[in-house]
Amino acid sequence: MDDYVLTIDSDVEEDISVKPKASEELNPDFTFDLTGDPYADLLDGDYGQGAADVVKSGSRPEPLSVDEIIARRQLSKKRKRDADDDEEDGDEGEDGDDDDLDSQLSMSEGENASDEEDDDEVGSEEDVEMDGEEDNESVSDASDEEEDSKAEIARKAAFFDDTEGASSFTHTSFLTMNVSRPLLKALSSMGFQQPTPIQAATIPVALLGKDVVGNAVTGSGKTAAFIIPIIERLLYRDKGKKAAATRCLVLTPTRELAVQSFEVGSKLAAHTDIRFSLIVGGLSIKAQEASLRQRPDVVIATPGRLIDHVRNSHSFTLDNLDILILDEADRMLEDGFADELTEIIKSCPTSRQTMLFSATMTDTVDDLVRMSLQKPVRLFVDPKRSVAKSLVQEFVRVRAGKEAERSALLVALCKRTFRQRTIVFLRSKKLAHQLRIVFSLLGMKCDELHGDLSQEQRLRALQQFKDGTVDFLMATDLASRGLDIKGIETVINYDMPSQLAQYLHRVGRTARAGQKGRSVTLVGEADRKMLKAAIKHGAGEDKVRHRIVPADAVAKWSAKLGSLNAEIAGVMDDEKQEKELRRAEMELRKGQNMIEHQAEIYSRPARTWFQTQKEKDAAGALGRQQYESGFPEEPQKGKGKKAGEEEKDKPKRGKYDGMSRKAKRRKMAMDEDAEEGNERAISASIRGAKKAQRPDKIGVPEKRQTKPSKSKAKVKKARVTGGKAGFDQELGQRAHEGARAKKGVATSLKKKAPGKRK
Ligand SMILES: Nc1ncnc2c1ncn2[C@@H]1O[C@H](COP(=O)(O)OP(=O)(O)OP(=O)(O)O)[C@@H](O)[C@H]1O
Repeated sequence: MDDYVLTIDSDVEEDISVKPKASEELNPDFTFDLTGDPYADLLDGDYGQGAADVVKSGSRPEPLSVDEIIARRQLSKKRKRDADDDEEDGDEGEDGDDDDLDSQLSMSEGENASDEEDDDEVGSEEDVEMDGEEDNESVSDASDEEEDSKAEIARKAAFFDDTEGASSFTHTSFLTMNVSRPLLKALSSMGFQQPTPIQAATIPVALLGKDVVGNAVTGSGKTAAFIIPIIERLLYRDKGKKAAATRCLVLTPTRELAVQSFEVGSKLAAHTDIRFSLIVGGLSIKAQEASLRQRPDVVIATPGRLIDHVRNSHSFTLDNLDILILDEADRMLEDGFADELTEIIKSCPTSRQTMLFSATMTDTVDDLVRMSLQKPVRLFVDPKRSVAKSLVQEFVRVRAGKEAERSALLVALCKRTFRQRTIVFLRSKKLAHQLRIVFSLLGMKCDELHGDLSQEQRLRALQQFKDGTVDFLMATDLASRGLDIKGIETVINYDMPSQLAQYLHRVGRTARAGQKGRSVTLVGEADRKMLKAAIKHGAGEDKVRHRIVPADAVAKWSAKLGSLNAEIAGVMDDEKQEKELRRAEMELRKGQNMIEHQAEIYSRPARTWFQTQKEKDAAGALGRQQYESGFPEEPQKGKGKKAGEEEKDKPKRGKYDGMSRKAKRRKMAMDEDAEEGNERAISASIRGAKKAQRPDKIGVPEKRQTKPSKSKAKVKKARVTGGKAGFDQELGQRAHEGARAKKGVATSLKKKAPGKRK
């Protein structure tokens, strides 16, 4: 084993509790507390909709509680025993028809036998050492560590604007960063005394209106890094009913992450009149439509639901967008989101400011071209693809032929050492659910978080874990990105992810903002390459451990789990029946509704869908597959399809579907005119009319100075009194026909007006 891998015995309990402690890596004065729990009001929060019914109901069976089912089963068993005292009670746990469960839980009696040599072998140095022959294999595939070729370096130099970054890294206070008083007040009440490095780097550049590609380790404050400049720029927008418009859009890959960003945004904007709206699947469409009609300044959304509103909420438009943010941008740029992203970008003005962030952000030009960035500034404040400096990574070896012991290993770890505030990542929803049942049967307080749950269940699980009602959360990669849950002590990877990025995001749920944290990964024989990559990207030699779980403990829990198989199958059977019952009830309710409200239902305008359910599922599956097993090499579009097939598969939509009557009439008239050869002139005049109605673009805040020079003071006065956005005022007129006024004036007045983005 490499020298730096310290072997520890699982019996040795280390102090892993998360205590605020001075840290050299990040601001030692960090306070984790966001003055209250961002999720505390998830289930009855406002989300900008101003309606109580934000949680969508009726579309899925009512939430089922595994604990209730287990309790019910235990009660009925007890009753049976009491009533029938003389009957044999040993009929549970020995059933032979649990093959499926055995394989799902990787357990079977035959493989549970304890191996006396386990302690020595698992702890021996050879175990974690990499075989030389594997060194040349494609770890780089997973770790993305390939050296740039000269050509790529040249392309990057041409693509990025590298002149801005360095100077902005020097800020050590929000006060020096041109941030207004209402924001400073919010920052101070949130306990943010100093900017983190990514905030120090991003805020000044973003305030110039420049496009940004940002990268910093997990838990380093990227959310505030993009929300602070959004708010600051919005403070300079035109006010009044006519000027109300949605000017900023933040896209995230998961609903939970959107909720979290919404909470952070609302807190940071607490002392301003800037309004946020949360637009995610699983919450009430009607409440969201009502919210969007108010033209919130900032929309935080997941792509699918946003497109639904762009198409079907007639008063909502992205025409006035000034800033587009992609959080977890590398994930959003993957194939699973490709079509949705393209559709959204098509609806945004070309001259918007675009900012992309992720802890595993790529600066590969090819990946970024789709976003039509304009000379983006590259702000990579940490070494590419690294873990937080305060993270201790542990690895537990799963020896060849002992794969069946994974579940027992997990239970042993959680029973003996990591007893609270532990999130366990699993590859599949089914396994997450089964292990949640196992933990509950063993009396461990546990919940689950994955895509098979209703939104209500997902939010509740998160809340329960956050407030410590449960000690363990069984999660899929749905929870691996972005979630900021205070005080997570341990992340356990039941299996090693196949992508380094995925690993970094999972383990990044702990050790956030300079706090201590630990990851424990079960490593099988097939995971050696990833293990090597994970160690290589670790925080240092002293931060990697090899944990040994004593063989007798594993054997004990293997036996116990084996004896629970029948019980687990019983719980799952009960759940299935419950689900079917509820589904039948729901169908009945739906039918009754149809009969009662038929006329009203049919009179509603039909919603149009961007993708059919089948296409959505296919894109989801593709995204998952890509996320789990790396990037396929085929081009994105029309994968595996013959020419013409792609067109054929597109959803069939009527030409005028989803339009209001007025818009429909206008379009029909236009079509008629177009036939007469007038199309160009007409569309130009419509564009002109629309443009005239648009509110002004938000400006770029000027640098505040203690004593402004006379000439600058004049400019400032003109800007304020003119009632126009600063940029437009200074430029005198719109920079370019067809595109909204160009951002970044403060630094690029001499620049030519930009051409349209693709
Ligand atoms: N300037 C600051 N001072 C103190 N705490 C901060 C500061 N900025 C952010 N934090 C805290 O740091 C934590 C992590 O922030 P955030 O969730 O934005 O990280 P992130 O970089 O987006 O992580 P990930 O890559 O996992 O999405 C949050 O709890 C936040 O409250």
